[in-house]
Amino acid sequence: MLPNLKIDPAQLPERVIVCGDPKRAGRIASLLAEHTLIGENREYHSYKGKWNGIEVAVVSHGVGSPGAAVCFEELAKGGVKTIIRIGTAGSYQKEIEPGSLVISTAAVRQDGLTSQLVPPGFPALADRHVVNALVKAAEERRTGLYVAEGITLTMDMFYNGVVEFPHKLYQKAGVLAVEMENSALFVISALRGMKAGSILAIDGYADADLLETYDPHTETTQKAIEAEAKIALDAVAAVSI
Ligand SMILES: O=P(O)(O)O[C@H]1O[C@H](CO)[C@@H](O)[C@H]1O
Ligand SMILES: O=c1cc[nH]c(=O)[nH]1
Repeated sequence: MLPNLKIDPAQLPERVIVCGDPKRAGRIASLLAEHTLIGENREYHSYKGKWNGIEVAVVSHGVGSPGAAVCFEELAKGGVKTIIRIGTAGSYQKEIEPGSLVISTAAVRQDGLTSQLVPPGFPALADRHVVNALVKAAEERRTGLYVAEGITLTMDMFYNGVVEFPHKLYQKAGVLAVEMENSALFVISALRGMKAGSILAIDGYADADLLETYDPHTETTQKAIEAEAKIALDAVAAVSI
């Protein structure tokens, strides 16, 4: 039994979708044929079922890299080979408006967790086969949503403190969007031999004061989340493992 996920590894498919919110995991699982709950502990709610005839699990990882890392490590220990995170993110670029989708090719490691796992220069990269599968699935679904592909940033802080975060520098450097778990996913997947990728629904602007502006419950964001879930399911089922 995986101790934090409380999943019997024999029940765990090799292909997994992960997302932060346990309720969102339940909603995505309800899209699968023959879906069943395979584990429920803390923020980790896990389901399995079939998408296009292929066995897939959907597992929630909670908010932030440390808790999500526990999830990713246990999925690797349970024999998972391919893992795609679907999430929400704040945009850094004007043309990437709320309701857009971002496919992450790599993550800036502005989290605290990965520096306790690997040296500073170690990259946090998505697997190119998973990125290609996500791009292809997004094209084929013709959602009409704006889809961007590139570098995202992972950080631990959600609401501002008194330290000024260098948002402007990262914007200038062309980073597309900000979220809180991709770097942990990409580094742990590299260490444990999993192929990982991530697609994000934009819910606002990351350099704004989130205490004033943050609202992930708009119809625009919910539509993007629904689209990214189907794109990620197509991709995770299609990629060769
Ligand atoms: O939509 P999810 O997967 O939860 O991701 C984003 O939303 C959470 C913050 O509200 C953080 O976990 C961030 O990474
Ligand atoms: O981490 C996150 C998630 C959504 N929106 C943001 O601005 N940041």
